[in-house]
Amino acid sequence: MLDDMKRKAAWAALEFIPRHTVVGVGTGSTVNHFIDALATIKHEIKGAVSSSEQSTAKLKDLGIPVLDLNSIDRFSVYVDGADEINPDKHMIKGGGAALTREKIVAAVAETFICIVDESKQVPVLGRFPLPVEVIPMASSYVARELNKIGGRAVLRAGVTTDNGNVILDVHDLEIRHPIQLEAQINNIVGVVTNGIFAIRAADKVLVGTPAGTTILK
Ligand SMILES: O=C(CO)[C@H](O)[C@H](O)COP(=O)(O)O
Repeated sequence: MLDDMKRKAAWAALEFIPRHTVVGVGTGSTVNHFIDALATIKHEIKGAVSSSEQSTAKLKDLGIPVLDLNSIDRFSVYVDGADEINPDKHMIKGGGAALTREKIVAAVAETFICIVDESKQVPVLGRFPLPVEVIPMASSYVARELNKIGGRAVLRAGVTTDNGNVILDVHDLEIRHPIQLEAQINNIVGVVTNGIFAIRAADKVLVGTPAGTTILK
């Protein structure tokens, strides 16, 4: 059921992909459906920029050229999932540990289209533990600093990001001011990125439901 809702949101995104341009591609099970959809128009796009090794492998398997982000000044649309999204289109991302590259690719895009199943919608962010990518030698220090702001940071066991770093998942946060908290956590020395996407929120949100796909107002 959940997977079916993810698929609906992902395929609905095709309608918003301009032809003859580069497409930004996120990471995760919802995005995997989007990559399947994108493959059906692969001859009508210039290629993709990818946010993870995982998505790069799938894009290449399906014959979609993957371009170097450094070769592109700007592109139109970035499509990605989320772990949580609030009514202001602020998100928590990073459940798949790809948050840093996701934030980088999103920054170069004119439009961020978020594709989610309806279970990801929340009134207040924070039920999903907030992922924070950290330089390995700083993980204990950063965990202590995150605990000071009211969270409970737990090292994600056995995970190394595509950038060679570790992930701290911060439990028990009630994120009432996402923009401020995103900036505050990014200011801790040793943090590479945190999974709050609020300074740059989604522009359009496609929500897969049992009945079809709706667009968040
Ligand atoms: O941020 C992400 C990966 O880092 C994903 O977008 C997020 O975890 C949602 O994943 P899924 O589509 O599998 O539910």
